[in-house]
Amino acid sequence: MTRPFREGGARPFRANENGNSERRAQGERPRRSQGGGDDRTRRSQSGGDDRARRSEGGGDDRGRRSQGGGQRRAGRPARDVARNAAFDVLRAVDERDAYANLLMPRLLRDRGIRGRDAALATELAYGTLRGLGTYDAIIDVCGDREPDPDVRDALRLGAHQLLRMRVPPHAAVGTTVDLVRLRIGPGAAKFVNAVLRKIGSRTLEEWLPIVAPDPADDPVGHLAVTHGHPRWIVSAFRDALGSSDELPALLEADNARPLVTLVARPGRSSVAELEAAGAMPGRYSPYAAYLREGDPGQIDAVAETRAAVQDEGSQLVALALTRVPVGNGGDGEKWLDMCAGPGGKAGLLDAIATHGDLAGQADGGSTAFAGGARLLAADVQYHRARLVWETTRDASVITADGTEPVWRPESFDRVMLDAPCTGLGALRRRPEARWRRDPAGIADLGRLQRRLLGTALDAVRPGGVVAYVTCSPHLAETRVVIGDVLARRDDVEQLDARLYLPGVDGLGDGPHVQFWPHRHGTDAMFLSLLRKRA
Ligand SMILES: C[S@@+](CC[C@H](N)C(=O)[O-])C[C@H]1O[C@@H](n2cnc3c(N)ncnc32)[C@H](O)[C@@H]1O
Repeated sequence: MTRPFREGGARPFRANENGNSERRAQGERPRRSQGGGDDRTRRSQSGGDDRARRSEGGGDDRGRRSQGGGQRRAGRPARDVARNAAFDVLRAVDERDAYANLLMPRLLRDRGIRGRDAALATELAYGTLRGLGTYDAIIDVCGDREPDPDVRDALRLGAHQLLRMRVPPHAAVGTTVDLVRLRIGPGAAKFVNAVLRKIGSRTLEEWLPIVAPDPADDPVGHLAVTHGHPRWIVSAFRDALGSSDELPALLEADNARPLVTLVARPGRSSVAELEAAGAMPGRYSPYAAYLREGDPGQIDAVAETRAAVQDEGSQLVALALTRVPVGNGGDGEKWLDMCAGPGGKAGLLDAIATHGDLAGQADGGSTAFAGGARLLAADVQYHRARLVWETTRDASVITADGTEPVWRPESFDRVMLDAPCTGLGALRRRPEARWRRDPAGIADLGRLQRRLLGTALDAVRPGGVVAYVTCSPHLAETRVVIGDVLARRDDVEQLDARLYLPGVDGLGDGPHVQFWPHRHGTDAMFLSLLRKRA
């Protein structure tokens, strides 16, 4: 992973005498640090032989001999399983583009780390990754040279403990220095000690005015640094919200750990069953339940794919598609989920197709689907199609490219197009994702989204409906795509999607809807419902 907020210049800026930093320009894109080459080839901080002492690969420590060759010698730091695990995750994210939320559970399991240590390791790694942009700005002010990537990761870890966790300063500094001495070397440990002491001399609230641009001059840059988001993403969120008023609340929500949300697939499980397993009913979706603690995989209904982990916004956009009246299409309805992998929405659509929208029927909803549809779920990637097959029961699942349809035109009553997108709406779930996304990719994605929407509209029969969904609020992936496709076709009308989400407010002025983490507690899902004219 590359570093955020770095512009050219060989040395970091230092705080000037007024306590204000000479700021780096806030870069639009994360970039590799100086030198253009591989950071790993540079010499370590100490200029000495620290690297020879460094543990190999940041991997699993089990089975390796301790520093003292069997017995820990006096004066040697003890291994701190939580901080070592967090450090390994940070290194893997940086060096191998690992996904923290996939790697951390595996690493905890492999090393037998449980309970409080597991919770601490997770908070250390995820919190550090989320706040990385803010911590880097502070580290740059406090250090007198560019740290090597592994040293920077250790500094970020220390900064997170000092500035955002309730770890006492002496413990935050001491444990991080111990970790660096063990994993990197004594020279780097000295440097880290000095920088962390400077960082710990102020609170986060005191640092922010020093390292962040003045909000009066640069409101977006200010929010980017104070809320740890790349500037281009803050701009994109402001454009999608239509003003800056809610930006701080949105960015704050993005930095908070989301509740685990479950879906009880109708006819296969129920919210009551999930409640009995410790969950509480969701706010909007009649199939949602929130799990405050515990491993969802331990719940029988989840293990048996009768229920699953699924964001409430994702549930609602799928449900909305099933609630649009499409007239009588003949015998049982035919549904298509065109980009189905890994199968979250397909799992819910599959259950409703077979058993009906049982909660909607129980509420007397006149458009609640009665059941008896057949679902075809497709994904261009075999391994993702396989995941769909594993999580659905009755659907037919194929590997297919939605831009080159293998199905007959106008053969479906309802089509779900959950388009490949930047995923900017789900940043709270993947702590490092915000620093990985690249605005340069949006144009290519936009072309694919337009092509897929075109084939989705071709696939639906007259009177049928297409749900265009993204897990991104970026206008270039949402309203602009819809506007362009509608401008080129006269056989499609946009429905007011809010009508199919009764009881959910704050969805915008329509006809599309936009969910927001700070308003709804969901991912920032976008939904447009498009009907093919009869
Ligand atoms: C946003 S994800 C879909 C998430 C899924 N609907 C769910 O709820 O779990 C987008 C999916 O589109 C697939 N995809 C990308 N290009 C595609 C194409 N040309 N045809 C079909 N699927 C495609 C990707 O492999 C990815 O699985």
